[in-house]
Amino acid sequence: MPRDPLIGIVGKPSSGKSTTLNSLTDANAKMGAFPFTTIDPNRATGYLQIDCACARYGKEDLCKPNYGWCSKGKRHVPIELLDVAGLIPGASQGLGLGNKFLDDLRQADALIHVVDVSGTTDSNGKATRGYDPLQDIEWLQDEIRLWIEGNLQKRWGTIVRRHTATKSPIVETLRAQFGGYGANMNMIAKAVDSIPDLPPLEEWDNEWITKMVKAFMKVKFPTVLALNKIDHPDADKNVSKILLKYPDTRAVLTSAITEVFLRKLAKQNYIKYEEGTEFIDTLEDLGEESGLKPLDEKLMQRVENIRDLVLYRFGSTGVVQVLQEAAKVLDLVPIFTVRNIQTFTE
Ligand SMILES: Nc1nc2c(ncn2[C@@H]2O[C@H](COP(=O)(O)OP(=O)(O)OP(=O)(O)O)[C@@H](O)[C@H]2O)c(=O)[nH]1
Repeated sequence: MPRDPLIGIVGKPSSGKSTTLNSLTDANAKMGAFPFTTIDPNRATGYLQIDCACARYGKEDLCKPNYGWCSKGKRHVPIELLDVAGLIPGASQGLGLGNKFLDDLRQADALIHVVDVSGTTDSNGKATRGYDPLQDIEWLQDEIRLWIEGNLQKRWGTIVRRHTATKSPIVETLRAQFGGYGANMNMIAKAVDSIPDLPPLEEWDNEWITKMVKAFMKVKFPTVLALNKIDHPDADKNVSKILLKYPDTRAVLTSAITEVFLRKLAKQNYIKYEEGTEFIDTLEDLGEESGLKPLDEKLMQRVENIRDLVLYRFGSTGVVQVLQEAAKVLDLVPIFTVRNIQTFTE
């Protein structure tokens, strides 16, 4: 049986990986049982929001999922997330935590690359001002590529000799090399097919190897950018730059810290907040019968700022959407099983 999909959260130190992970995993008490029993410290279960089949049939009352939960026709499906820490420029050469992060990465089926668009942290995560986050997108992809390329080049002579001796198809030879990254035959075939005019493997020079690794990365590690810290005043210009340079990249604007804060306020019963939306309601909006606690002036001001600077401007904090975008690249198809399609039970 194929294993459950795993989404890796990557990015330089202090870009907001842990905050993003927390904002996605702090599920409320409504959640049901979920399938991941042992979870190591950098793993957590996030909840992917999808439209539930119950709403199509007006059967919201009957909807009692075994995993996650359903609220007003929105199903929250558990999905495993992995915080891949320790990635800095030069990691593929052993800097920082070195190859440890790359080993973690192997298990991931898609990546969320958290980019700090406030420009207040340099490439090593140290506080600065006016840093250009465009660089972060490039070096992160480069580190992954250099790691895979390095592993290939170390054995290239042997790989070519064996390939020639066994007269294997390219896909077969590469499977032996890329299998360790959790890639299957289909993925490798897809990567090979995507390169036009690919010569026989024994003729590949470094340039062809790079092309192959890049094609493989696209298939094995499809990446969504979380352009994080959009609440910061310098974020706008950096976001525009990134979207202009990478128009085809999947990118979502996020403010992970805002999501964490809103979920906390909701849990403490100060606000009603529908995750993934722009709507927050306070006691002032809903009245005494809502049972909400009153906000003091300072908290009220913070909530107003969040409304103005994040929710109304961007439509949401973006974290729910970033997970949806990552799930999209995995081509997952939700199946809603019922025992009986007349009564919709079980
Ligand atoms: N303004 C703002 N700050 C944020 C946001 N998300 C995270 N931060 C802050 O950025 C800093 C780093 O966040 P972390 O989540 O610890 O970053 P990380 O990428 O996990 O860092 P490492 O553990 O060092 O790899 C913290 O001070 C957060 O409060 C955001 O959306 N907006």
